This record gives sequence, C-alpha cells and structure tokens, in this order.
Amino acid sequence: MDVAKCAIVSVAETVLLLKLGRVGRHGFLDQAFGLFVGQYIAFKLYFVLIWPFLVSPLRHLPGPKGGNLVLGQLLNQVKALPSELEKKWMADAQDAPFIRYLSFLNTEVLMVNSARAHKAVLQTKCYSFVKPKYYERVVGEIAGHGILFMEGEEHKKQRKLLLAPFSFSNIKRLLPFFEVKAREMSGIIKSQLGPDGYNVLEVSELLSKTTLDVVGLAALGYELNSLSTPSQLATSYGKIFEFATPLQILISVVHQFVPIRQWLPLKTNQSFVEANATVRKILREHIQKRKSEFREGLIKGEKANRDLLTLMIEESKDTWSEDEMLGYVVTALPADVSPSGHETTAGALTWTLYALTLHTKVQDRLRAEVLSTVTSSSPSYEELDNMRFLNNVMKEVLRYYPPAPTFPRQAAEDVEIEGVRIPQGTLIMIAPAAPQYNTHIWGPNAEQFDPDRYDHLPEPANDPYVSLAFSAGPRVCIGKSFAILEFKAILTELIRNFSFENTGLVEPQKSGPSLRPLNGMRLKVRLVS
Ligand code: HEM
Repeated sequence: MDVAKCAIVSVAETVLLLKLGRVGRHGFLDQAFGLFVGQYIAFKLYFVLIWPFLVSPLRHLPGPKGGNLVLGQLLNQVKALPSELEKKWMADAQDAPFIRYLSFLNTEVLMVNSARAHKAVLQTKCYSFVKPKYYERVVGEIAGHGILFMEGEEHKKQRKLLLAPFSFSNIKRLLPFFEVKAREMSGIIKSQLGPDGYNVLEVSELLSKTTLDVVGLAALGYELNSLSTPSQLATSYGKIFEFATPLQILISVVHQFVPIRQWLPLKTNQSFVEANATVRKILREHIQKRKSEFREGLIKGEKANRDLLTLMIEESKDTWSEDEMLGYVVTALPADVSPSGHETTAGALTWTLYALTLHTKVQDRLRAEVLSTVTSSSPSYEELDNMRFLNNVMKEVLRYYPPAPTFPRQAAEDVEIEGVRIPQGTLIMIAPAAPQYNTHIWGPNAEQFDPDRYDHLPEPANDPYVSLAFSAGPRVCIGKSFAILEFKAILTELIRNFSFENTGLVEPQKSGPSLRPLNGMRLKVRLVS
C-alpha cells in the first residue's frame, strides 16, 4: 500500500515537472524512480521516527515508555518471560481500556486491558477485527488455513457446521477416548519408576504425546501412537513442531515476505516441507477412507464410539467437500497442540503438576477429593464434573498460567471502543494474563495461586471477559469443552496414582510464545500407595 501510494505520488510529480519543462521525456522514468525511492524512504522514516511519537492519535494512551529507538518493546519482549511485561503494563494502568506499546519499526500495538474493551473486541465488534496476515502466514504453515483464519461470513458458516460435532453432548461421549490414553500414559510412568516406586521424570513431553494421541483418536479416529510406537503421522507431526528452533522461526519470518519455503535448500527446511506434505497426504487419505465407509454404510454401532470426524460426516450427510474436511482436520490436530503454534492442553497439565509441587496442600486436597469421588478405573462424566476442587484447580491454572499467552488481531476498519478511536490496520494484542492478574478485578491476592478463590469471587471476576484463556465471543475456542474434559480425565488419572514433588530444576523458557519449561519439566514422581 505504501509502495502504491509513493509510486502514484512520484508519477504525478514527474508529470508536473514534465509540464513545467523541468524534465525531458527521456528522463521521465529515471526521474520518477528517483522520486519514488527518495519519497518512500522519507515516508518510512516519518512513520518510524515521527508519527508514533508526535502525531498518532493513540500516542496519549497509557503504555511503556522507552524501549529501542527502532524496535520499540520488541527486544524487551524477547528477553522477558511470556506474559511478564503485559502484567507489568497492566499494573501501571489497571482500569485503562487499552495499553499502547511500540513494536518492530515502532509499529503501534494496542493491548486490550479492561473487561469492557475485551467484550467489544471479542464479542460486540468481533468481526471488525481480523487475524493479521503475518500471524496467518507463520501459524497457518502448521495449523493450516481452516477455521482459525476464516473471517466474517465464511467464519460464521464454518463455525455453524462445527457446532454440532463440538457440542457439549458429543464431547461427553468422547470420555472413553480420553481415559484410554490417560491410562496408557500412567502405565508408561509406572514402568519408569524404580523398585521403590520412585523416580525423577520429565513429564512435559509425556503429556504432549498423550494429548496429541487423545486428539488424534477423539477428533479424527486416528491412532497416532506417539506414546508407544509413533505412526508416520505422529512422526511427521513431531518434525513440524521441531519448527520451534531459532533457524526455523527465522525461515518462517522471511517466508512472510519472500516465499522461500519451497526452494530453500536447507535440510531443516526441506524436512519441514516434506513433513507438512506427508501430514496432509495421510490426513486426506484418512478422510477419503472415512467418507467411503460412510457411503458404503460401514459405519455401524454405538454413536458413543464415534470420533468427531465421523460424526461430522454423518451429521452433514456427507455434504462437506474433502477440502472443507481437511480444513477442520488440519486445524483440530494442531489447535489442541496450539491455537497459535504451541501447546495448550498439554501446557495446562504441565503447569498444573508444577503448581501442585509448589502447593503441596492443594495437591493433597485434590488427591483426597479424587480418591473419595472416583469409584472405578474409568471415572464417569458425572464424577469428573462433580469434583468442585478439581474444577477450581483447573480454573486457577488457566488464570495463572494461560496456555496461549497472547493472540493478535488487526482492525479491519476504523472502530471506536471505550472512547478510543482505533484506525483501520492497527494491531491489537490480547494477553489473557492482563485481566487475569488485575487486582481491581480479582482482589489483592491476584498474584497468588489460590484455587479456593472460586468459592468467593469478587463481583468483577464473574465477568466472562476477564477469564480469557480460551478467548471469548464468536471466536471462543471451539475445543473448550473438549479441552476441559480431557484435562480433568488426565489429571484425575495422574493424581490418583502418583504424587509429584519439585526438583528445583524447573525454569520457564524466556522469549517463547508460550510458557514452556526450559529443559522440560523434571519432577520427582512417586507411586501413591
Ligand atoms: C487448554 C486447552 C486450550 C486452550 C487454552 C485453547 C485456547 C484457544 C484460544 C485462546 C483460541 C482463540 C485464538 C484466537 O482467536 O486467535 C482458540 C481457538 C481455537 N481452538 Fe482452542 N484451546 C485449547 C484447546 C483446544 C482443543 C482441544 C481444540 C480442538 C480439539 C481447539 C480448537 C480450537 C479451534 C478450532 C479454534 C479456532 C476457533 C475460531 O476461530 O472460531 N482448542 N483456542
């Protein structure tokens, strides 16, 4: 756009100079090009060095001062822990609707801050905001370009089609899938304990494999077997997620501007491209198989035993095209692993175990509740649902360690929210930790991990727009009920069988898009007698 504007102005100026006789016909192109380059540089310098500081209507909003002359807060964000800066910025202006900070080339970003501003961005004016193109290019490489990146009417249509398979009643039926994988995981842990029933184990990878296997089985009816003997699909997925190396991130960023993915002759890049192609090929074949099973009337037996993909084919009477299905499938798998390229359910479970090692009384109370409620090796939905303390622990983990620490939007048009006029194109950042750590909302102990707070919440904390781990509004996580039930089933299986102690070795990773443990989550694990 800037290029187009500068080109038009340069041509107009050159035509004027031509009319004034200041440039000959033969020098027209040279003159226009020279003007274009000069003006483009001046234009860019103005928007980097002058506009954000002296002209922008957003410059008076509260927000961090200082930062790098050209990169704004970007370097500080790279050095900080996920959510660390957002919490600090919120604490300096707790009731402001938006916090403004500068990022790469001093681009202005508005972090949504108050409950009312979150309601406007996520609910009432949801479709006035879109996912920024840079985000789609990077995350879409993994998560595909399915519902996560659809906008407006197309998003509404796709969402409507997915509502039935993801409905609460369907999700309840998936419980056996969750439990079978949870038991497989606890079997593996038991096999790794010493004769005295004790060992130090790395639990985060195990949880990632478990949740990947769960979503494969429950959402797609596909045995990924990453816990035991990984299928080709699981291995290829693993390779895609090796994407989190600095080199892969660099390639992904460059690919946003120059499409280098297909030809860059680096081994790491080629392995990413091949793995991505393999994943899509296997998934396409899987969909074709399911569709022909449906057409030939081979899908029989209890509806309860069906995965979401099969239910979708049945409920849509096979009217979805293969590509539409692929959009769902490619989104569902990594969406559990991440709506923005990293872990969600597995991350929540990993940090739950960590929190339980820091708060041993909470761990003891949770185990006591589980042991007194669950009567068989496969807890029923009602048993999981009735455990009030388990529910409180889960909510507190999602408040304290939001698994998707930030997710972006961009204003698709000029919008006014809470008296702030947001120009079209402005980048918006949603950081669940901002409202979730606000003492004006949660009370003076917002910084503490306290599952009991849900038994006596202050009134502002009941607002649905202050608990945003799953986002809210028309684009709220469609897998929320799935994730909650999966979380409860896996945690119940773990806590009734094992106790967890801190090794003092866990350190959160800096500069990551999610709060990952730096060298995995190594905990002391003991068999519960
Ligand atoms: C603890 C676990 C999870 C968390 C914290 C989480 C969080 C989120 C968040 C914050 C978003 C909004 C992203 C945005 O608007 O940019 C989202 C969207 C989404 N999530 Fe999840 N998620 C979780 C698990 C799952 C699971 C298990 C699935 C599928 C089986 C799933 C499927 C999706 C999909 C398809 C979207 C896009 C929805 C749309 O745009 O309409 N998520 N999730």
